[in-house]
Amino acid sequence: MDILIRMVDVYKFFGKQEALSGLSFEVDEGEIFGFLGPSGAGKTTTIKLLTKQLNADKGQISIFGNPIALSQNNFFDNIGVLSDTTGFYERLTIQENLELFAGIHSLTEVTIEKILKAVDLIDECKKKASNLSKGMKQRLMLACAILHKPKLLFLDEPTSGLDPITAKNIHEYLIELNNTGTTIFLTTHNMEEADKLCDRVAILNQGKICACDTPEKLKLEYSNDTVYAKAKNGKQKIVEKNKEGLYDLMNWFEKNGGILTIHSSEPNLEEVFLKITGRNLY
Ligand SMILES: Nc1ncnc2c1ncn2[C@@H]1O[C@H](COP(=O)(O)OP(=O)(O)OP(=O)(O)O)[C@@H](O)[C@H]1O
Repeated sequence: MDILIRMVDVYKFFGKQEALSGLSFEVDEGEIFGFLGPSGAGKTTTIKLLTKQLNADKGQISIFGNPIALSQNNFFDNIGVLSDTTGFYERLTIQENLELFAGIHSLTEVTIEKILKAVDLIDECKKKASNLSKGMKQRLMLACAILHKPKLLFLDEPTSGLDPITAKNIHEYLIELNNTGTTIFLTTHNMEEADKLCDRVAILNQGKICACDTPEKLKLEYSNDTVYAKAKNGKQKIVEKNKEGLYDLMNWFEKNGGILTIHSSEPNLEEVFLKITGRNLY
């Protein structure tokens, strides 16, 4: 498997402010890679460096196996970007916007129709972009970013502010896109989204990666593993999920009339995030 993104000891300064402080990570071809971090951690700055909107002050960045500075003219044919600065033409309709983007990438109308269905904008396609709701605009930006089936897709908060059904539709489409070969780099504040979509996640804090692994492994490593028990006499007890805790629990049940209910806490990424960064996500 090829490495599509490699960052080694990357620094980015805005004046005296150090936005990235020795950032290093890799993303393999075929992955959905989640980039998580509190506000101001450096997520958008990282996407900007990886999409040539900014240059690093120090360190190495490679995309598709080559230093980003040496990337060819077709660089933008192979990537798609969704960010809060991604543009479309407000005066054009949805259909016209997509035709314009398709023209740039020499795509056919069939592709446009497929994308419109995928982002659930087919019925609105004659509406002017300026008259769309926030959720529709977000879906139009996504459509523009994925229209040319990029090898590598950057999504900065793809479902932020969207209703759960729209978010779910977008998740399903992203999984389909990933299954057909698109590697996805995504930032999100939504831990459920990260857990559901990502093969691996990196947790960024103050411009540095603090942890990087599969959601499963991170949850196992950092979550509190506790067991909640209720005895037949109504008493309740919480113990650590380890040999001593479970032994203690068995004795406790014997003294309290036996087991009524027993369940273990579900580890989640939010807990992992708090433990690693000591900060809230927002
Ligand atoms: N153009 C800029 N000029 C000055 N400072 C900047 C600029 N862009 C980003 N920064 C600073 O760099 C740091 C990282 O910003 P960045 O936008 O990458 O964070 P983020 O993790 O994407 O945050 P959020 O989740 O709020 O979008 C912040 O302290 C921010 O104020």
